[in-house]
Amino acid sequence: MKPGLPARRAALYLLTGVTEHNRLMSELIGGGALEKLEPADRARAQRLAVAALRHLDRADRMLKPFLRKPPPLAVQNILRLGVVEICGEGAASHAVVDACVDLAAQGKHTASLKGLVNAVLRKADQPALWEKAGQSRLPDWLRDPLIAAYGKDRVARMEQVTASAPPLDLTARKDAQAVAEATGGTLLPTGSVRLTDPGQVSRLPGYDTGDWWVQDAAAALPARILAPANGESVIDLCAAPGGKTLQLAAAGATVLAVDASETRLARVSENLARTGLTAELQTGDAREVTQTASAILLDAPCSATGTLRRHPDLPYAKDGSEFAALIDLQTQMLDHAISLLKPGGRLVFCTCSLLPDEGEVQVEEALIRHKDISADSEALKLPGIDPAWITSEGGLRLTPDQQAGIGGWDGFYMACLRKAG
Ligand SMILES: C[S@@+](CC[C@H](N)C(=O)[O-])C[C@H]1O[C@@H](n2cnc3c(N)ncnc32)[C@H](O)[C@@H]1O
Repeated sequence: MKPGLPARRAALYLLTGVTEHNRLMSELIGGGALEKLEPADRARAQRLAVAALRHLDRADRMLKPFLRKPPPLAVQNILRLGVVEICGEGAASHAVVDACVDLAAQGKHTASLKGLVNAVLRKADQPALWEKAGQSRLPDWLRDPLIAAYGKDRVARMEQVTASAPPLDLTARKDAQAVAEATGGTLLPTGSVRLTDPGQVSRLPGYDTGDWWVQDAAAALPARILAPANGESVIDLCAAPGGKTLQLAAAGATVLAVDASETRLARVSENLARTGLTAELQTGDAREVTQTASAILLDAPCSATGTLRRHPDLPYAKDGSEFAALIDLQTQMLDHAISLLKPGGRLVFCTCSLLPDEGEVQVEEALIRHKDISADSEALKLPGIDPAWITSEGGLRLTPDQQAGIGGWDGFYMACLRKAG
């Protein structure tokens, strides 16, 4: 087989799985999509599929003038992969065209259109047209509510950050400055260490000794806001894969980490073992926990629309139809978490979502339902946090366009709720 073909075929399989069968890349990979590939091809297949998804809309706009009518999706996906590799990745055009024609020739539904693939991609090596096509826009089902919440210009800035590869952020177990020095990273004002060209994560200094773990700088803030005291008991209600559990344990808290998924909780266990930290793990529904505490973290399951840079498949695998059930689950979890709070205690509620229904609205409505709860916006004023990001109900709204000059961060919402003493 020609070199490069197995990786491109696997990339096409991933792209088809997302765009045609509405599956997430993590599900496809977890289901063995890349199992038969050599490690280098596996990495290349993922890289190509991710690049195609980051630039999907841009690729479609670039291809449109070359197509008299929209081709079948199977052919469109081959063209998308080809054009993104040529224009977005700067790969040698003739090699990409040959590979894409081979891909088309091998497919039952695409073989008869390999001539079209050849003809279109031969015309595609035009950087000026790629520039003119402009940055990718999110699909309307997601773009519309975001524009309603943030306005068109800000959504365009978010899309710009979302279309680029994210930096790698690390959270230090103890000494962030020492981790920055050892890894060649930059210490951000919020306390995370940022690396722009990290290479293989497990080869970075301090991986084996568990000196740090990978965690987006925005995702590291909820545990910093909860700020448990040494020895304080904390419940982490939706804990897996455990980034926040590790932070709480590293701060010296006695942590009960709960998650509904046994498989995902096993990852918390692995992460605790690597970092030499401890927590009590409990598989179960957060809404059935009975233990009370004065410090609770609720990182509720959500649309994950704040993590699009890392998961560019999400806007194409989903259509928003599952979100109403998630929003309902978040409300139930928030009410239950409040019921577990001891008088005077604090709860940090957060979601990695850009949708106000999963953030601002949840807290606004919780404050109406629970008269003994108030939002503590002072607790949000940490180093690196712009007070302008604090919202009217007293939460913190983080969006990918903030910190854009240094690579942006995930979209997140968080609030610190206090129970009257
Ligand atoms: C956003 S993730 C948590 C990320 C985690 N806090 C971290 O920092 O690594 C949400 C988690 O909620 C869990 N979950 C979903 N429904 C749940 C439920 N009813 N009770 C407890 N956990 C649940 C999922 O398995 C998932 O691991």
